[in-house]
Amino acid sequence: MAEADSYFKIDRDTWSTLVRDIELPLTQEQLKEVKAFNDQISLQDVQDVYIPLIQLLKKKFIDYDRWQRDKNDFLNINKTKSPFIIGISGSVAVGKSTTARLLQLLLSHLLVGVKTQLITTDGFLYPTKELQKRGILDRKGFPESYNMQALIDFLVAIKDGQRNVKAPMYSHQVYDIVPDEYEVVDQPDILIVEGINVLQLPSNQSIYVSDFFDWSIYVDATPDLIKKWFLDRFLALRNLANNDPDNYYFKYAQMTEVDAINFAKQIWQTINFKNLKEYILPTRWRADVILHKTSHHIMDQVMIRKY
Ligand SMILES: Nc1ncnc2c1ncn2[C@@H]1O[C@H](COP(=O)(O)OP(=O)(O)OP(=O)(O)O)[C@@H](O)[C@H]1O
Ligand SMILES: CC(C)(CO)[C@@H](O)C(=O)NCCC(=O)O
Repeated sequence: MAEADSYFKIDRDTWSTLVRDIELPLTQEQLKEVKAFNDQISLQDVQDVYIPLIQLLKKKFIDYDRWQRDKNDFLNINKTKSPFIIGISGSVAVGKSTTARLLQLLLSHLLVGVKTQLITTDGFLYPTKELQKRGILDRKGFPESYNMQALIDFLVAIKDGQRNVKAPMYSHQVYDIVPDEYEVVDQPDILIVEGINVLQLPSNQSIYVSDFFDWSIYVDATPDLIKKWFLDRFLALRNLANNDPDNYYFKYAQMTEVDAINFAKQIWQTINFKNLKEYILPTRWRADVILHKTSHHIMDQVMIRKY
């Protein structure tokens, strides 16, 4: 396929040998912290996949930092620093937020003195009330369900170096935007922006969200596996909701497991899989890096854009 030709395709074994030196070792304590954050994460993946990824990312970040300084010196401009922004895209439930949180954790350990923050574009979904008003409640996650102008304004403020920029927050448990709760982004060196829509083309803006990215990652896997991860997560969230009538999943906890699974399958098929096919997968070839996962979330291939 022509698009794939513009990437170096590197299998896991080869990729894992690319670590240049032990410049970035992780201590036992730090590995324990990774396990504490998600005990399903394979430490072998951290060593074989994420460490080389961070070494490559570090080169890009140092380059970016130098260019920003050289440019401002040349122009005689004394400007606050513009954060380096990493976009992470992929299907619902493919593991974007887990990848993003792991990257943030590893970057904070491995790039000493570099402040890394993370936000998800879920916070820029319209609240349920607004989706209802627009008659698009069943289109949650599709391009029209996001306030893209607000997301772009947010990214402009971040790149401008502004302090305490607020991103609205979304809760999977409430299944809605949480009123008056924000993620505050305060002049990080690196900002990770994770979401299904971050590589999509604009519907009516002249600027793309991806125009703000200095590096982008697409987390990839076959739809059958992603469906399994979606259903597993649905059941896990349902189990957590057993005694909590305010939780969105409470009503599914009241159903039999078979009924709940059938409902989740329908959501996958009519909303999330449809969105993947129509709007998310077509953005894969815009990413700088494609991380491919196989069973049990194990990474088996890394693709790096050639130019
Ligand atoms: N590397 C991993 N190892 C084990 N489990 C993982 C890994 N990555 C993700 N998971 C699991 O897969 C499920 C989906 O992951 P996650 O919530 O990160 O997906 P997402 O792409 O951010 O989804 P959404 O777009 O709905 O927010 C979760 O149950 C998570 O715990
Ligand atoms: C919030 C999004 C859009 C993305 O994370 C997704 O998790 C979602 O809620 N999709 C709508 C269908 C559903 O999974 O309930």
